[in-house]
Amino acid sequence: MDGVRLFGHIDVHLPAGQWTCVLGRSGVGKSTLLRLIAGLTLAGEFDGDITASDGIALANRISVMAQSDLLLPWLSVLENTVLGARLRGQVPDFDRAENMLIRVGLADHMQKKPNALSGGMRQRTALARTLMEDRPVALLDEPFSALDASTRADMQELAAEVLLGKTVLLVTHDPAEAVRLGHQIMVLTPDAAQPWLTPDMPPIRDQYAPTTVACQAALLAYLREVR
Ligand SMILES: Nc1ncnc2c1ncn2[C@@H]1O[C@H](COP(=O)(O)OP(=O)(O)OP(=O)(O)O)[C@@H](O)[C@H]1O
Repeated sequence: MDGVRLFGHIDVHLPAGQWTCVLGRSGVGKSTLLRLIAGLTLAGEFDGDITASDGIALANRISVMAQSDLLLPWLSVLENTVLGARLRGQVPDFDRAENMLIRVGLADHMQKKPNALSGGMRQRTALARTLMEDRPVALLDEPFSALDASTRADMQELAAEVLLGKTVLLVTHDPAEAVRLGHQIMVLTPDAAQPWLTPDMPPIRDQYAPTTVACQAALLAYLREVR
């Protein structure tokens, strides 16, 4: 990237139908990794392969929620939520979109334009738009970062429910979120994508269970250590 090597040889496997949570210090390349998998344009060069275990191309099988919400300012919340279908020339499913907006707590804001929303409301609109896409692979870049703690917990549960059985890559800065949601956790460093052992119980994990708390604490300590 700009003549600087971002990371060396890394090997990342996303198990089908499971959530993989990726953490790592700011600027290490988490969003870049997500963009690579999504097939989005990069500022730099990439030398490697991105393949699916079924051998079928990933294009058109991925939904992406970027760090910036990418809401179109001239469309309402509802219209933004059905944007994917519109762009594909399909008839939007407004009933499902309205139901999704109710689920993300925006029942009273569907006709508003994005500039009339708070940051957290914009992020929930983008989440609703992503969850509308019924794709086998979902790539989520800090999708809950602007939310208060209780809304965040609700949205994590909604995403886990709607994306059940999908292959999910979640980029997050929050060890508690990773331990709550991840079947697999990876810590990205310039040299490796380091697997981090998750508690035995499956996600969504009880945040207050002693094994979950211990895993979060150890992960946070490790994140503070690695460079
Ligand atoms: N468009 C760009 N042009 C040049 N360099 C870029 C560009 N986008 C990202 N970079 C650089 O690539 C590196 C990795 O960026 P990336 O956004 O992938 O990191 P990140 O781990 O997701 O960070 P954060 O946790 O802060 O979101 C950074 O050093 C950044 O400066």
